[in-house]
Amino acid sequence: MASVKLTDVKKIYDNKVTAVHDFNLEIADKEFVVFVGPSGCGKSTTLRMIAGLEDISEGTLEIDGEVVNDLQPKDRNIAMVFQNYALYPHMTVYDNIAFSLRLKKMPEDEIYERVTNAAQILGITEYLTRKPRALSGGQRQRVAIGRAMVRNAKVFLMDEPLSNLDAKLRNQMRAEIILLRQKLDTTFIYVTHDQTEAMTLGDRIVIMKDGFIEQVGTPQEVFDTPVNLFVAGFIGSPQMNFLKANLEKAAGGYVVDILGVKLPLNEEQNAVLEQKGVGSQEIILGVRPEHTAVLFDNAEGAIECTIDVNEMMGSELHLHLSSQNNDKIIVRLPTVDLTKEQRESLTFGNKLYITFPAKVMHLFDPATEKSLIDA
Ligand SMILES: Nc1ncnc2c1ncn2[C@@H]1O[C@H](COP(=O)(O)OP(=O)(O)OP(=O)(O)O)[C@@H](O)[C@H]1O
Repeated sequence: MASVKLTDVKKIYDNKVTAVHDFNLEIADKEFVVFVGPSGCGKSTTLRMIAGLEDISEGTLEIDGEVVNDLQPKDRNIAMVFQNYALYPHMTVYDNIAFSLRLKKMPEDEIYERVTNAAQILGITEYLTRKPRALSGGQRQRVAIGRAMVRNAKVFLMDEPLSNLDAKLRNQMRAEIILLRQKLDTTFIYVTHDQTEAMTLGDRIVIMKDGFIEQVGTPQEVFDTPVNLFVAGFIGSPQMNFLKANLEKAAGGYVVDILGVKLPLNEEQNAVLEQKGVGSQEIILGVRPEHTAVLFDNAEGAIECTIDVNEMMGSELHLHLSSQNNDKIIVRLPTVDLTKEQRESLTFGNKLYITFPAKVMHLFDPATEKSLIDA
């Protein structure tokens, strides 16, 4: 059990690369926080600084209120699970899990207690006498987690622990980590480049890019109110659609104009824009594929599109459309809602109309890439 606080933490590597800029974050006791972002954004570096495997160039790291910048990894009471689980090949699973406890000269009966307890939680009891080579990837990863678990650390760090597993196993292990988290009363910091993993595991998500934090929030917050184009595009799959549009300030309130189609904003949006003093301007309109309504006929408020690709996903269709000014739009459409005739009409080159209610529209300033409403 521990809180973790990073204040103005910076990492400058020897070659003068600033991998992490002024990282500020407070992680509460027992919170599960996920660092997510594309390759090279600095998430592993941040985790490794918390673990003590990298020096902190500037700023302070506190664990439970104590500054630990200069403490050795072993003195930080932290456990870490890596992507490559690095088990000792010549040792049994039991001995692998027991290894760090034996180094600490813990009595064998207590080691037995901890190892068998961890094995039971992880469902690997029957493999305790095997060597790692006789295990599947998922089983090996469980052993690696077991090895970290028995140390009863205050903070549990995980760096892409599932990325070596195939898709099915990854989904299964993801669910197991959620269960594990419920059983262990520990603070978790988890690194991944996979937004689905971040969304499903995290109490809060820290979205990073180029060494900077772009947004911190609960999965729902970052999904509902992304503060900029990067977060909007990064969270959600298929990714949010972006359309060139104009914001017009009229007497009755703000209106979004896409190719002459006028879509009014709601009261709440109007109030925020008004309060921020936003005038008429060009915008990038963001709408998620699942929030885009499809009309089979033209109607008021409908934007004409042409079908490029129709991907059948089973329970839903992903339609790739082009607007008249050639913005690309993806629409997710549940197949149960469609008649046979409608389904058959969704082919290459045919026209389709889309529209969206105010509440699903995200407005971004093309110059700053920031949300006009949520930033
Ligand atoms: N030992 C090092 N020396 C110099 N530069 C480094 C070192 N380790 C990482 N970097 C650089 O720091 C930046 C952040 O790297 P980091 O590994 O933290 O990113 P990441 O988000 O974890 O990426 P990935 O998902 O690819 O692991 C990158 O530009 C990387 O090239």
